Formats: sequence, structure tokens, C-alpha cells
Amino acid sequence: MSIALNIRLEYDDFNLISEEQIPLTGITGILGHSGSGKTSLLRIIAGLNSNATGTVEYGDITLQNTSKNIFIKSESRNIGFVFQDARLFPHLDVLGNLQFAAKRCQSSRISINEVVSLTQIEHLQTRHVGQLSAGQKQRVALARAILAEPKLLLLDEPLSALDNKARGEMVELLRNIHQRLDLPMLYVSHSVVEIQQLADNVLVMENGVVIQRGHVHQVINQLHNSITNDYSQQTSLSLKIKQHLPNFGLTQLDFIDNPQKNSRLYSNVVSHEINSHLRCYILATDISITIQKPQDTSVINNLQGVINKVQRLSRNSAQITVNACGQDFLVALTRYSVEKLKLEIGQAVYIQFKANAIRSY
Ligand SMILES: Nc1ncnc2c1ncn2[C@@H]1O[C@H](COP(=O)(O)OP(=O)(O)OP(=O)(O)O)[C@@H](O)[C@H]1O
Repeated sequence: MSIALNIRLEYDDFNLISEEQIPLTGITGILGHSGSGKTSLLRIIAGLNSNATGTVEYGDITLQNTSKNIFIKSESRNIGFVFQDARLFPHLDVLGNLQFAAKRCQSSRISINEVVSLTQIEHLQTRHVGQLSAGQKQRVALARAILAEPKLLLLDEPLSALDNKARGEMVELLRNIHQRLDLPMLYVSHSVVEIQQLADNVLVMENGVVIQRGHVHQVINQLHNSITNDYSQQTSLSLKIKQHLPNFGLTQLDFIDNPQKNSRLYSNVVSHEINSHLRCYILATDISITIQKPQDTSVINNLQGVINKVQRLSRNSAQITVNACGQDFLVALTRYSVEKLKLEIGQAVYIQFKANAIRSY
């Protein structure tokens, strides 16, 4: 099932044009600069923007068809929304906010207690909204949205006001909620890391148009430097947890499709279960290249590969793509190193990176 959009929105100095099939399985991330049209796209899907013209189909349900004069109102679309600011009722406590949402839902397949436990807000129920931190407000907003039992949840930069720790916890929470409720989500952010950790599929927007779409790792590995301000070129991938080595503070990882002995990788210890998948990324600046097989090196991760792309980024910097164990790794080098090592397409090389270069939330 998918949302089919064929839509146009015109403001004085901004146009959004979208002809898109958005999958309704998993979490779809929408990434792009500020002002690229991400929120406008969500608002059109939610039925909060009646200026847009064209069609919006949810599976075989028509939510909007301008030429047939069809526009299903937002409150009848059964689509949930969580904004940057939580927008809770300030005169009610947490439980009051949740009871209000539950009252409006006719089917009540999920109870307030279940949602409270799912969003980990048991201890906050009697607090007033003014006594909550930004992260706690977002969890309550999430709980309220889930209580309405939407068939789709739209999230517009819900973590933007949170610090790093709270963000990591919310990402984990959103993943759990998605899995437990099998609730499709569209997640807007300009943070590549958030999208990398959360989304299954990604749309990239620029100037009101979707310019890239596909599986999260594939899209992130092909992102151009200019897409987001906080973006550094990186290799995005998922690895399988092979074993934890607590005595060394390390976790041993396998490539999912290519689990060979000589392709084991090591990260700083993570809390994931054995055989589960770790979503992670490695900054291009954290990987180096050697021509000879590294010997007696302190760098724990060494993989043999072949150069399949040499790209000049600026006068003095280049990006090399090395395929190792079926995975493309992006490596940032100076022009000096590229020339010194005479790197070229088809050349066999080794890539190296430390355990702490394998990053995740
Ligand atoms: N009601 C409106 N009237 C006129 N222009 C608008 C209106 N709403 C949004 N815009 C313009 O549309 C463009 C896209 O805005 P939108 O909020 O969709 O971008 P965004 O990618 O979500 O940005 P951000 O990441 O900053 O939230 C912007 O140039 C904005 O100024």
C-alpha cells in the first residue's frame, strides 16, 4: 500500500510539485534544507493545506481530487500529526491531555495504560504541561497522537528541541512504537543522523521537488554535500552483532550479506542483542587507505577492497569509493594523498578505521 501524490502548491515565491508514491510500510524519512517544502508536503497529506491542487490517494481511498471537488477534511483522514512543538493543552495535566484524545477515538483498540507504558510516561501522568521538559512533552504528544489510533503518523521534526541524549531515547522509542503497532510513519527532519537511525526509505527534497528517493543506506551514501548544513559525507550501513567482547569494550560485527571471517568489524561496545542489526555510519574522514596489507597496526578494522570511483571534490580534496565485502565505503582524502599513492579506479587497496569510527546513536 502507498500514498499516491500528484500535487501542486503555489505561493508567491515558492512552488511545490510532487508526483510521488510513498510506501506505507516502515518509516519514510523526508530530508531536506529548511524551506525545501517538507512541512508543506506533510500538511497536504494531513489535509491541513487546502491551497494545494491535484490528487492525494491513500491506497484506494481518495483524500483529495481537486477536479472532482473531493477534499476529505483533516479530522476525517485518520492521520496523526506530531509537530516540532508538542501543542498540548496547557490547562490540562498529562492524563487530561490523553483522556481528551481517547474520548475522540471511537474504536479504542488501544488503552491509555498501554500507550502510557509504550511511550514511557507512567511517572508523568499527574504533571501539568508546564512542568514537563521538551523531551517529556514530545513523548506525551506522541502518546496523544497514538491514542487516536491513526492509520498513518506524520512527524515534523519532533526531536528538534531535544538534546542528544533525549534524541537517542526518542529514536529508540519511535522504533519500538513502529514495531509494536505496525504503524507507518512519515518522518521529516533535516538531520541526516536522525533519518539514518530511523527511516527505512528516504525522500530528499530541494526547492519544492523530491530529488532523490530509495532505501535509507542507498540514499544517504549518494547524498551530495550540499543537502544539509550538518552533513558530512558518510557510509551508511547495517551490520549484524556477532558477539560482545566486554573485556575489551568492543562488539564484533559481521556484514549481513557477507559474513566471512576475514571481514569481521569491531565497534565500541553497543547494547544490542546478538544477531540483531546495528544501524551505523562511518564518516568519510574517519577512513584511511593503504596500498600494502597493514601489519602490526593499532587500527582494528582493516578490509581489502577495490577502488570503484575517484571524485575530485575541491582543488585539494577528493572522495574515493572503495568496494569491500560488497559494501561501498566513502573515503575523504587530500589530493596530496591521492597523487602520492597514485590511486585509480580498479586498484586493489586496504581501508582502515578505528572501532570508534563505527557510529550509531
Ligand atoms: N502559508 C504560506 N504562505 C506563503 N508561503 C509559505 C506558506 N507556508 C510556507 N511557505 C513557504 O513555502 C516554503 C516551504 O516551506 P516549508 O515549511 O514547507 O519548508 P520546510 O522544508 O518544512 O522548512 P523547515 O525545515 O524550515 O521547517 C518556504 O519558502 C515558506 O516560506
